Amino acid sequence: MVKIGIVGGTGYTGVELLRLLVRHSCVELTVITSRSEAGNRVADMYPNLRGYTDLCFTEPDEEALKQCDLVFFATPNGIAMKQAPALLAAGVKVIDLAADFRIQDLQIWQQWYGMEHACPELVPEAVYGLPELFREQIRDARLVANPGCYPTAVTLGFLPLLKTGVADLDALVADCKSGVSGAGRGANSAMLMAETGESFKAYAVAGHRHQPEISQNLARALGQDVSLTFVPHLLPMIRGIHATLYARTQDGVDLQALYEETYADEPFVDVMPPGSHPETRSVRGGNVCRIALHRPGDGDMVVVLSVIDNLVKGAAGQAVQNMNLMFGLDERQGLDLVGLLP
Ligand SMILES: NC(=O)C1=CN([C@@H]2O[C@H](COP(=O)(O)OP(=O)(O)OC[C@H]3O[C@@H](n4cnc5c(N)ncnc54)[C@H](OP(=O)(O)O)[C@@H]3O)[C@@H](O)[C@H]2O)C=CC1
Ligand SMILES: CC(=O)N[C@@H](CCC(=O)OP(=O)(O)O)C(=O)O
Repeated sequence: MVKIGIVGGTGYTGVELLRLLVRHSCVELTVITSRSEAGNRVADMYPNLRGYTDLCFTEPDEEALKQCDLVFFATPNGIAMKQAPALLAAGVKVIDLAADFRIQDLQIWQQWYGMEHACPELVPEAVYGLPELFREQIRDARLVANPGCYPTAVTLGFLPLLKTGVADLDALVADCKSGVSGAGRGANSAMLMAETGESFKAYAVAGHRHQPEISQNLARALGQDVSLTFVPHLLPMIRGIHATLYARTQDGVDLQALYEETYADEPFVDVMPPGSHPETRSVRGGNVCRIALHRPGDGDMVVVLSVIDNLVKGAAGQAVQNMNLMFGLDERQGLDLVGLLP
């Protein structure tokens, strides 16, 4: 059994990790931390977990976490980088759901995250946890940087198209919408129902920290830089990301066949029949990225629709997928989840 610690067990991604891991037959939940709920039973705070765990939240304690085989950090940016060095030195593997190890260029990371990196020496070793791109490296990794939610939907949506070399790399557009759980559970008046309900808006149009992450992914996959316009929007729903991706292409390539072939062996990417319109509710609660391709008016603009659940394929589910790879387990274990309709 793989002994698991979760730092940040009360947040949205933390409790999503718990939902997945309590039914995973190869893991033993060992430590679940929360500073605000220390001493309280996990199942008292989250009654959906009654009957699945008797654990209590504890204060984050390095010695207790060192008894684990793997620690997930489901914490704000800047926490994992302070604790990962000691855990790794003690032989504990680490998956960070935050962004501490996602960006390889430290200058870019520091510019977007507004802090000094606490362990820059570990950044080159960290493997970006998108199995569809880095599966073999993840298998051997001690430290995995779990991708951001928007970067997961956008990277998977663009990848096959760009790899063929038929798309214009200077004019990519990612028009993305997220549910409010993407902002986390912390109190934030902008996320109140009365602020978000019956309304819809773009945000961070001038620049969002996921832009350099997506650009890094695409550049690493293609071996050259791309020019990407990324605009996030906030939708009045709880879970889900819908990415509408635009690229200008040349004619002559069967893109549907290309996407189907690229993802044929991927357990968590579903390429829908031509002309489909994937809905976020079809992936709600599931660890899948559902993709559909369009070429409006048979013109040269390709529109790719890509949807995920931000808390599952966009966070906790992908983290469990990475854990399975790191411990030689079946990648699909604990992730046999069907989206919740309606
Ligand atoms: N929400 C989403 O859709 C996604 C989130 N992520 C990333 O995952 C991480 C977690 O996100 P989310 O679950 O939404 O966040 P939440 O704000 O919902 O939860 C944060 C958790 O971290 C704990 N925490 C906060 N500060 C500290 C600290 N200094 N030391 C230890 N624990 C701390 C909190 O508990 P307590 O304060 O009680 O200790 C809480 O359990 C973030 O980095 C986020 O950016 C990534 C992809 C998608
Ligand atoms: C709706 C909303 O606010 N979404 C968050 C991004 C989601 C997220 O969790 O960011 P990371 O993946 O980098 O951790 C935002 O735009 O800041």
